Amino acid sequence: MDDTLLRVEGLSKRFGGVEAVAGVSFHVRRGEIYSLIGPNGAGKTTTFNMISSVVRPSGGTVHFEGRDITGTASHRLSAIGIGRTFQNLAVFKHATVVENLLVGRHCHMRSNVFDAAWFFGRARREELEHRRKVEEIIDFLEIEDIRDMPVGTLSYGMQKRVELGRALATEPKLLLLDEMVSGMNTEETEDIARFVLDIRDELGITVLMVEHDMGIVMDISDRICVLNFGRKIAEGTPADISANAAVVDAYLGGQKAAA
Ligand SMILES: Nc1ncnc2c1ncn2[C@@H]1O[C@H](COP(=O)(O)OP(=O)(O)OP(=O)(O)O)[C@@H](O)[C@H]1O
Repeated sequence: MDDTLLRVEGLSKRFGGVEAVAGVSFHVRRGEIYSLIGPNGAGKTTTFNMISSVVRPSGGTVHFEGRDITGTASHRLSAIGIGRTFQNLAVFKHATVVENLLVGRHCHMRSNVFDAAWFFGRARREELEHRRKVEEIIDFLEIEDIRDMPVGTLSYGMQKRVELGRALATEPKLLLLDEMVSGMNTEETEDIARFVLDIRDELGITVLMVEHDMGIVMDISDRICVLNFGRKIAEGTPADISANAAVVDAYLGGQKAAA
């Protein structure tokens, strides 16, 4: 059986004269933690945004579970099993943790106030089910003690954890994590690394992440894809990638340019 969950084929994006992504192909297998890395401006975020339909590709395709999902409206993605977090926090700061997680359940809600179901109790049963799911996530992410706090009053690391919870509340098959640990301290980063491993191992969710933090990438990825100037320059296990001369060159080249 084909164990490919996500297949990206020849994905390209031009912004005016800038070739941000130029014919990138890779696939993510079910149950993998797959990372996309590369120096600043390599095209990671643009690739991620094309997969999650935030940016329309200039060329190429994205297949999920064998179906062509290129250009699918981004609000439809959670319904087909793709959840994501954003580089800049995307939480409702005045709402509580529980309320933020319930928002993640929205794609699974069938009843609304105009439904006859309101009069026959289906909506009530549904709501109980959504709350049960949210409680599972609160338990899983160990955020019981902050459940009723407005998210804006929490530390940055905790707000990111709530955002992760909201993505999990959509019950994704594939979770896209965009620079989850940037701006986090060492302890918060280690917590996230542990959660990502548990998300894969206990919840069975496949993970694709864009990440700058080499520590977490090398520690938890099964495979890594390296982009430079919009092109894939290497792919392999953490051991392969750290021994790859082209990758070392790409990173050192970036550091020389910044110096
Ligand atoms: N909306 C846009 N308009 C014009 N150029 C853009 C746009 N978005 C990205 N680019 C350019 O495309 C290239 C790739 O950018 P992208 O943000 O995908 O890289 P990245 O690898 O995610 O970088 P970083 O690590 O700094 O986040 C860069 O040269 C960037 O300036």
